[in-house]
Amino acid sequence: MTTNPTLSTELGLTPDAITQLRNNSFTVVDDFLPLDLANQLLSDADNLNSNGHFKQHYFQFGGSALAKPFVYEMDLSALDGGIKDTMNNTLGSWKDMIDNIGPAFVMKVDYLAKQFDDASTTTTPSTTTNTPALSLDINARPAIKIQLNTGGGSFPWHYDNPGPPNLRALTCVVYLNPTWKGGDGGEIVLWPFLSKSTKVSPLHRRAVLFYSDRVLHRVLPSKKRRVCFTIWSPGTNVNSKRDVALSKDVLQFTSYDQAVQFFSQSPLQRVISRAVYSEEYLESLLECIEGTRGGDGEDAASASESVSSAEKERVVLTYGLARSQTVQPSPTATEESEKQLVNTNTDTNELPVAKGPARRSRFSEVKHEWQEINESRLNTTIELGPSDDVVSCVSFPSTGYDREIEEQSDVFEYSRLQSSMHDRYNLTLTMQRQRRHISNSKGKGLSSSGRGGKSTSNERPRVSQPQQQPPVAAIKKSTSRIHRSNSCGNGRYSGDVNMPTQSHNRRRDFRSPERAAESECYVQSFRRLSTSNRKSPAAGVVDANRRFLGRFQQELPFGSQSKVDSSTATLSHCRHHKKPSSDSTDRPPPSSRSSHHAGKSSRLPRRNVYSKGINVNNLQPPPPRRMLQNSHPSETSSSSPHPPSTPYEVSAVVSLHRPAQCPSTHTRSVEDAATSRLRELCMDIIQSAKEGTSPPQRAEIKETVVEYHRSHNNAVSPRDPNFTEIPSEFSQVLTYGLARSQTVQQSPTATEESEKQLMNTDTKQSRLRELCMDIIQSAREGTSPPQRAEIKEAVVEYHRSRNNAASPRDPNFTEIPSEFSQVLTYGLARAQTVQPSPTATEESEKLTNNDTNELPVAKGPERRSRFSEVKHEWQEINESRLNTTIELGPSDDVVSCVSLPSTVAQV
Ligand SMILES: O=C(O)CCC(=O)C(=O)O
Ligand SMILES: [Fe+2]
Repeated sequence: MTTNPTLSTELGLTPDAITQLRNNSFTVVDDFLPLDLANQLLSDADNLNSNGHFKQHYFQFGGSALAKPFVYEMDLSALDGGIKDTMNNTLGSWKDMIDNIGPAFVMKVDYLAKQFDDASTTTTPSTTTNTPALSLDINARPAIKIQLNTGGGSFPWHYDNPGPPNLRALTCVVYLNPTWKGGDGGEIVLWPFLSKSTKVSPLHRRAVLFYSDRVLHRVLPSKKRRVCFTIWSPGTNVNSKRDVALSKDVLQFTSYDQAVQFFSQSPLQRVISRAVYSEEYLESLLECIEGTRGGDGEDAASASESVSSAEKERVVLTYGLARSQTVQPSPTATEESEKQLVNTNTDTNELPVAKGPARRSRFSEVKHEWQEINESRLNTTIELGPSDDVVSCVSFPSTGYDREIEEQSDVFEYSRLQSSMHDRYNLTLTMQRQRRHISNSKGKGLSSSGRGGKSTSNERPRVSQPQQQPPVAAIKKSTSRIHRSNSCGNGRYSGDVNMPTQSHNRRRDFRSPERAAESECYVQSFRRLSTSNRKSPAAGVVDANRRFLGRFQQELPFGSQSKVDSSTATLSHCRHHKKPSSDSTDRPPPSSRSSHHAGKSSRLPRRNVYSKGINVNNLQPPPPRRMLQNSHPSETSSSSPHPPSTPYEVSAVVSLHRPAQCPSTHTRSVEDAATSRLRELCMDIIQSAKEGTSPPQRAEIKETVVEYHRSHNNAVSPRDPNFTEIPSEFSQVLTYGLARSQTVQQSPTATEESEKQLMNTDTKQSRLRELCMDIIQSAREGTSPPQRAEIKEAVVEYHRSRNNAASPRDPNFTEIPSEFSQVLTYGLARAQTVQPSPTATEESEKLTNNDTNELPVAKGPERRSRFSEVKHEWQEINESRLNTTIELGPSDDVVSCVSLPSTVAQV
């Protein structure tokens, strides 16, 4: 039996709060802090701010860190013992927070959570909780940050724990705003997945607690100064494989409700949330980076922090690129391919492949050329963004966004997780949302009205929709529904929780004439993206999706698509975001076809069916999740100010099918050694991903590919007319492997300290220093980073200038000074993932050429040849570094869309 920890300060945590936390994934606790302590903390925070201890808040987006205008923070966990001691006077009551209250909070939550567990094991199943146990690490210190929003700042939608290696399990935000009143903004909005969002005002002494890895949330722009602090408690079991790998084994739903039930409780929702809530993410992101001018906070007069249109366009573009990202086959999804790989791997040793030094030297010879080939490939694939699904919680899954589909099928938004081995099979999870107004006339689409449901005044005939409505414009126009979906009532929080936002100044702004030009710029960005999406590897998937979307539209009986040689298990459910009601006129009647479909589904041939399910179209939606049920007795009242429904529906489709071209038997039994080697490597990649071990190194992968090309007509360059592509069954796995072995680097903000150090270095290091400054600068400004070759070259030069020891095997070899190495590694990663756009390259080229360095750098062929000489050795140095960081896995704070940005664990 655990004993109740004695606290120096009595926190307003009750067993009820923990029960709510466990049942709903979040809870709101008023009077969390005693009044005198809260007031003291606030005045001490003001003092720390006056003494310049708050820093600009950055968040990770794509390859760079973006400032959150008007938001500043002080990371108390970053204070080590020494600094903390010297700051004792300045810290005031925050010292008690760090040393006592924070750790005691963790103990108390842990204690209450265990009590809850004990109680639920002895109660009836109906009272058991849905959300998994909170297993906090009571031996680790929680991370604590004070946040100051000077007015105008907001946070975009995010999860506090976006994926490995983040350890946050529980977030507790405590507000210190004694004068907050309705209309001041700055509410935190929690959005339990696929459920209704809940808006909570930042009232003085109030705490909001939620699971860090499964509660999507944002902060609305604050019109006033707003102060809060957050305690992030680490867990012992966060980001377990079960919580980050969305595999087909997981996707075994037999109904839409089951899928919703699953995702609402699982951190795996992170894998798909950015797609499901795509427009809300983008809207909140733009709102955040722009800051809300016109807020009457202390920074309101300064326009200097607002971002340029170019910056915004870059965000939109990066965001859009992420939408076109291809999700690489997951280890589990490749089981089938793996079997095939095994089956055909009959002659690995026929042509022995050079190993070790022999192979290495051969590799060196062709490496430069390979690099070119590969980099041109990478431009195609990495720009679109490699990803894996073991950690795809941090990246953005394929959405195959396609205007044509949007127009033809009225699918307003959908996303897809696709695991495919090109010609093997596709496993597709589609979360769809539709305009509710779309299909009142043709009976198309998934909307209820199309199936005989009553038309509502929201509905518009599809034909009357303007052609080619730009997606972004559409986003702008539809944003208010984010807030219209708030549902829970007023109850205990005296109207400050879940107040509906009917209109919003900024949203009106979006439609104002002065914003028109700006909007047009986003629209253009999206158009470009839309075009590139069609050219992207996702395009094939789009076709597949179109096929089964088409099937829905035509309401073909389930399974009848066998004529396209596919077996599909489908779950679909039209869902209204409204309260269940006995009046079913707005809802289609339960379809008898549903059970018919179920029958058909279960009779599907077993061979190709990995995910069985039933078509449950038109089944009655489940009641919405009830938030804070006990606390909001009034929320169901008919006088609720919330609109009766939101104008869209959500449906989920899980499908596994074999494309028509899939070969049913393996015809190849003998293959050449180079192909076998590719096969082996693919197996290694799959295996390492499965086991979570180090993937084969990039060099190894590249080398094997080069070998393959050499052995096929000796055509290594794609310019060679005899050049043949890598067989498709390997190329995805290889790209996946390359991506996995890619490093995740330190963010520029993390290098502030290093930046200072960089200023005081000797002349031998001056080139490195300059380069580091460039890297930091480019990341800050979102411009093209220095090129990889440039960075590598500078490093090699450094080693050569130090004892002429460029190889780590040389006894005189000295490590790069640590103040550079992190920044350089970051730069390498950034240069790799964020490929310079053609124009950006030209620009950088000019800059490089104008560069009058202290140490003149060889240019063009001369530099290339020098580079080639030392490249191999550098590669080894670099790759040993990469190995260290890769294991941590990529992650980001908000929208790591394209690249694999910072993983600095916050706890
Ligand atoms: O300011 C708030 O209410 C929450 C801030 C937040 O979401 C975060 O720091 O991650
Ligand atoms: Fe957060």
